[in-house]
Amino acid sequence: MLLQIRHLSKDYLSGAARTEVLRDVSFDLDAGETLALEGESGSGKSTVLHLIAGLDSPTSGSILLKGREINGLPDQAAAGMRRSDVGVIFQQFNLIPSLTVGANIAFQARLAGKEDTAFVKELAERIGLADQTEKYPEALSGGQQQRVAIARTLAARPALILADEPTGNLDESTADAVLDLMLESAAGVGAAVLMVTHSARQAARMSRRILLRHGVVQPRLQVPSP
Ligand SMILES: Nc1ncnc2c1ncn2[C@@H]1O[C@H](COP(=O)(O)OP(=O)(O)OP(=O)(O)O)[C@@H](O)[C@H]1O
Repeated sequence: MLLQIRHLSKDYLSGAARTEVLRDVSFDLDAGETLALEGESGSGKSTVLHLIAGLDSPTSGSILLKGREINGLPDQAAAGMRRSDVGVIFQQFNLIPSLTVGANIAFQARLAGKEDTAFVKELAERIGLADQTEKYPEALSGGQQQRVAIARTLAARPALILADEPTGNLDESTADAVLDLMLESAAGVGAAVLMVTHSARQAARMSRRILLRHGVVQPRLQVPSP
């Protein structure tokens, strides 16, 4: 099992007030699987991703990556595991404006010590930007920038991609094309995808779906057959 989330809870304290954002969230994700995390605004979707990505720590519960607990590991050890196994794609593309498209694609792989020039070139081709690698991100459209962000994540060959509304800034047809690319490319490198989305249409493209309501995983309602 690639990822095991067990009894994850998260509270935020502000003065004397305590807000329970996640309560006893548990789910698994297998290698190469794709899972949509759905729910209304404020239901805790991004918080789940942030905890897995190590951007925040849970109040209780455990996060096992490849069978190893990463919550509670010394920061450096957990960061090392995440760097080699986890890639993140956000709604904001977060490209580095002073680096060319090619250097942006190579950036994360270099940080993870997995730089591979031939693979970067192959990814640039796969995202349809092979002839634009010397340009800077500002010269690209939003859809193209998100393609670069996807290629940058894939270049480090992560086992797990965490995607938070990755197509939220794009119009519907561009969003569909970018999602296709993300899923095809993830399958190409055998990466699993955990994607937060508001879009039921996009969620339907994933192999499994989980619904969060007020920080609690909901049992799926079965639609009766006609
Ligand atoms: N740092 C924080 N301090 C206090 N409360 C927070 C913090 N971060 C998130 N929250 C609260 O936690 C709840 C869940 O937020 P989260 O961003 O996970 O929801 P979401 O389902 O991803 O929403 P959206 O779809 O709008 O992005 C919200 O009520 C939010 O106000």
